[in-house]
Amino acid sequence: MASVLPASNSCMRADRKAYVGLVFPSAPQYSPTLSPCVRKGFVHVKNPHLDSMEEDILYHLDLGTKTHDLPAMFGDVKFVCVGGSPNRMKAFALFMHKELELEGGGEDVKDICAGTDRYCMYKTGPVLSISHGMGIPSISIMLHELIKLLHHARCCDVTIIRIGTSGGIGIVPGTVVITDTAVDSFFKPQFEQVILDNIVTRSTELDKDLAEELLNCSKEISNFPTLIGHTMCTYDFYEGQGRLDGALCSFSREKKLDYLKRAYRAGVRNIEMESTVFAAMCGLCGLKVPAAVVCVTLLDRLDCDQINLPHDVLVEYQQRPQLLISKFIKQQLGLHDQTL
Ligand SMILES: O=P(O)(O)O[C@H]1O[C@H](CO)[C@@H](O)[C@H]1O
Ligand SMILES: O=c1cc[nH]c(=O)[nH]1
Repeated sequence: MASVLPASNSCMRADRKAYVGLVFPSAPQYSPTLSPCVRKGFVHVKNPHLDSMEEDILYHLDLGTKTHDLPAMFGDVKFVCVGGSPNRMKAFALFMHKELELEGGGEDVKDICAGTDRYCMYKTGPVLSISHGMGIPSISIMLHELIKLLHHARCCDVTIIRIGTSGGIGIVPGTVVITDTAVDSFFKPQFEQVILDNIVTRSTELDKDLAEELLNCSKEISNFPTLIGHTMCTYDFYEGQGRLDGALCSFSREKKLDYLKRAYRAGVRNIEMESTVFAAMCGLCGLKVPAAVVCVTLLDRLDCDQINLPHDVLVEYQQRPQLLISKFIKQQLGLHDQTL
């Protein structure tokens, strides 16, 4: 297994108030006297081969251990927020820049992965904002490289949150769903990864305490419908989510509604396309940190399949998870909230 903890990195969790006063160190603070329990917050990787590699090129992020000083660039990261769309993740970074009252203007918020057009990445103080594209393969590649990045950078006590959009089941559009468990298309709390020619089944439980904390946070925002429920993750937006409006469809409206109602009875409140692998990798792949999935619903799938919201409503809905997470981050950092 790759070595986990450099003896000399310090964790900020016990010292989150250090961010009050808006001092964002660009590199980790080193202290050789950490207790073992503090050390457990470092980001681990579970790959024995990494130790023997002279260099690790994070190809899709356009970063590498020889070409970049990863601890200096990312060592102070405490929150990683991921979402499908590059524009949304840039908007979130600009929003956090403003909310954290960081120095400089929006033009200082630059895409760290500009050398590749696969993903975008922005860093605002202790918050990293990264796009992951659509679907399990796309987010999975990004997460492999992100987890290695956090490991190489010796980050500790990192919270990772997916902020996305989804289709709701039996709930009012615009509702924010905080996932307790991600489930597959059979409503099972598992993610099946094909490794060589084996299927490896991984758990998709998410951090219940973090979910509760986020729900409590949402209660402080007025007119902000939020609930905790299961999220179903599919391999496709159309047939895979029981839509009648794709290029292909081989089932009836009755079959569709029967499936979605069974999902509802199994506790599913929304459907998206990344949560199972996100939960499995964050839980398993050494990210010994809380992870959450927070997605706004754009429609009620019991009513319709097409997303026909006016542009301004769509934009406002997409901002809801961002608003909640910004509030949560500011609370964690001990900063006063002036947005609401
Ligand atoms: O809003 P994002 O994060 O893109 O996620 C959701 O939106 C996409 C489909 O439109 C899928 O990737 C789904 O998971
Ligand atoms: O219905 C929806 C809406 C957004 N994202 C999805 O995956 N499904």
